[in-house]
Amino acid sequence: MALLLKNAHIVDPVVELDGVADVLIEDGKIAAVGEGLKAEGAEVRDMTGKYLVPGLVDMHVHLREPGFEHKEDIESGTRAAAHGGFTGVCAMPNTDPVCDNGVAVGYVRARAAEVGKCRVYPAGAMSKGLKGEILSEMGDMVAQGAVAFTDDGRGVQDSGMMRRVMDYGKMFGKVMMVHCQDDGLVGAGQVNEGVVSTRLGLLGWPAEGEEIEIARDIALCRLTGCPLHIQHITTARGLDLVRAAKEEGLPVTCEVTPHHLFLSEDALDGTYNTSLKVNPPLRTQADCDALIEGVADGSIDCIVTDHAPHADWEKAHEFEYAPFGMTGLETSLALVLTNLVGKGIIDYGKMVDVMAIAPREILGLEPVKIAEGSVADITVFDPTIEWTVDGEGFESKAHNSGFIGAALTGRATDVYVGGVATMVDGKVVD
Ligand SMILES: NC(=O)N[C@@H](CC(=O)O)C(=O)O
Ligand SMILES: [Zn+2]
Ligand SMILES: [Zn+2]
Repeated sequence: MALLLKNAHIVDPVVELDGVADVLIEDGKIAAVGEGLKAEGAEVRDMTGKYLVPGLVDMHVHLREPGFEHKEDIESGTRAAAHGGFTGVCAMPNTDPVCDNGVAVGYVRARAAEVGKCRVYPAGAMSKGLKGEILSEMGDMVAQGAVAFTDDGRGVQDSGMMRRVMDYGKMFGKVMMVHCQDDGLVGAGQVNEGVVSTRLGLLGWPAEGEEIEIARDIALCRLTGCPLHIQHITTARGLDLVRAAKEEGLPVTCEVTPHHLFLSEDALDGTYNTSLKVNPPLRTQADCDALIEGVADGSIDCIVTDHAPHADWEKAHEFEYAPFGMTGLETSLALVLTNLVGKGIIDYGKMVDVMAIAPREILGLEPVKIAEGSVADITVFDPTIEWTVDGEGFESKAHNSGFIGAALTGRATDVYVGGVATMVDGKVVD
């Protein structure tokens, strides 16, 4: 049946839309966009007061299936994505078994088709078992639908290996997404190395442990010509390296998480809150400020969550023994609306760019536009809803958000994937 969404404020910079109009959806596609649309027999929904944008895509998510279903699975993770306003996520390969071959990619896609509440774009590992030693079966994975490659969770330590990854990966036209971490410098580092690590008596994870690999991988991008995407960037100097690479014309992009934008190491001081233990670690307020500027000036291409769910009992350990990672799918849009759009740092168009347009571009996905003929992947949000983050309200199995208790303004209310509702009035469709 046709679906008519009336009176939403549409924002889509690609087609220069920024105003109230109606959207007609038929057979999974947008059939018309305009004022005062009518359609005989269509289901009509009034979206007055809400914003309607191209479906949001989170290109850095850990769905944990197969192997760690006690933390999250494809069903709960994609429900969390829909609840947060996303129509698609890129799933990281650090599962058990590791997603480093075609069968594993096929499993994630099949499972997502069966139980998923959003599109799932699998990323394959760059090396077998994420060990950084032997190339993974990239061609096989591409044939099964892998959209990108990454050893996320680890940095590739050997530069020669990283060069081979890029030389080989380039042939498949996919982006290499890198988690930058030099193990020799980082070791068992727990939090950013500096005043806070000293005060808390925790081993430091120095900024240089990230920046050295960013610099190296940019150099290897220059050498090989392979597209490079820097994952979860956290430092001002790391961002300057990306800026310089872009100015040089290298195919380099980068992403940032809401927690690295809106939480600094200071949040750890005196709390030892293990939900704030993330890899790479929360950095200084000066780094946060530089990253926010990077989003505003376009040096940072996209905002991702690095949704890294863990069970309560795993995070309940002493700080050193708790795993790295925090969840993000159900707070990301609200955090961006509250802390960036709400404060006038970016406008809605830029928000759409960093959360919907750029992720699809970087992953080489079909673009989505609020225009006739486009696939109807659509996010609707109400920018006025005031709410407080409460772990009990999550669709995710996990509660390890660093933003529990935060007062936010704005929230996704309705989500459509290929014209099919996955969330209606704030409730995920069963
Ligand atoms: N970010 C994290 O702190 N943890 C991620 C791994 C990663 O993204 O590096 C995880 O898989 O839990
Ligand atoms: Zn990572
Ligand atoms: Zn990750």
